[in-house]
Amino acid sequence: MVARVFIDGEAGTTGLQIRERLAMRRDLELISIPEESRKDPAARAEYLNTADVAILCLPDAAAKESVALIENDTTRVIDASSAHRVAEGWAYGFAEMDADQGDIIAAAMRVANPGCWPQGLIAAVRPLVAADLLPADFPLTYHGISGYSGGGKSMIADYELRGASASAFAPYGLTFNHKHLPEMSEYALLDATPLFTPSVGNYYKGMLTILPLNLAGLDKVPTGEQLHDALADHYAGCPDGFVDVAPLEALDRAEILDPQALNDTNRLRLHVFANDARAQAAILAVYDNLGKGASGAAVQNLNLMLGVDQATSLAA
Ligand SMILES: NC(=O)C1=CN([C@@H]2O[C@H](COP(=O)(O)OP(=O)(O)OC[C@H]3O[C@@H](n4cnc5c(N)ncnc54)[C@H](OP(=O)(O)O)[C@@H]3O)[C@@H](O)[C@H]2O)C=CC1
Ligand SMILES: CC(=O)N[C@@H](CCC(=O)OP(=O)(O)O)C(=O)O
Repeated sequence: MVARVFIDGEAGTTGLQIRERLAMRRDLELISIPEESRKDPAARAEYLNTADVAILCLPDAAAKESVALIENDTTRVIDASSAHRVAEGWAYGFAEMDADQGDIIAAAMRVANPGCWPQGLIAAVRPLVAADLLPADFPLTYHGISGYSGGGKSMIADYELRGASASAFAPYGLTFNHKHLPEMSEYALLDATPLFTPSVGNYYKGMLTILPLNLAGLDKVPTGEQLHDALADHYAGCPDGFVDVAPLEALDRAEILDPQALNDTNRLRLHVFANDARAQAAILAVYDNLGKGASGAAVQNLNLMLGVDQATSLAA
């Protein structure tokens, strides 16, 4: 059966990328709404109710509206927005988070695609909390840089207008109320809210996140090797290899860690650095905010839901 896929918001940054990733697929029929009706709820309702899978690439309010417009019990949904990531009845679309998460996504009618920033944190922290190497109330700080496409069409237009005069490094979220915090705590298995300081760089896409770990106060201080091996073991069990862990290395200057290194892929790579004598470590993640951070993950989830081998998809 050829599955009918509707991308609601296909003219946006994430929607366009998903379209490109699916363009060569012969196992899918992409149904596309005419440009003049793409914001008309009645027209969207028709497409949403005709689709086997609807992928929502919209602001949160419009994504909620799309879900409300679905009147049948057959259209399955992947929502790229943050509207449903901690909502009841939605599967969280980070397949590598647990051994059975891929099966949960495969069986779900409603899948919330994970946020770009949360993935770097959840990928690093969840397996460590699950393995009792970090306590759930650990006071985490989390930092990182993202390309400006993370802010969608309006931020892209703003950076492209300012060109080289835009700040190379612009911290934001400094009221510590970023919309991703509930999702981070919930799926990283944390009782405490991380202190999160994101930033935007003057380049299009690609992320590098940093999770510094000051381990000295813990009853049982894990070594760098223990942290590394717990993560490596966890991700070795993931079937498609989209998340991997670099070898434990001693690097004084991690200039090889380019935020853009995994652009145009659906991959996320973790790097563990540690100084055991100081009981200090840091876990870094590199990935494409529009790849594993959004469109790549959406295609991965679509493949899981349709039972399609990931290797046949361009997203791999
Ligand atoms: N960019 C990224 O790196 C990531 C984005 N996301 C999430 O994906 C979603 C889309 O983000 P992104 O692609 O960056 O955003 P964009 O602003 O680039 O695109 C959003 C699209 O939605 C359209 N739109 C807005 N309101 C409506 C409506 N009522 N009905 C139909 N279409 C509408 C916009 O129209 P118009 O073209 O007229 O503006 C635009 O084309 C967001 O929820 C975001 O949080 C998730 C992870 C990463
Ligand atoms: C650089 C930048 O502005 N990034 C956005 C996150 C990207 C995004 O909207 O993704 P989610 O769907 O995961 O929210 C932000 O921090 O709000």
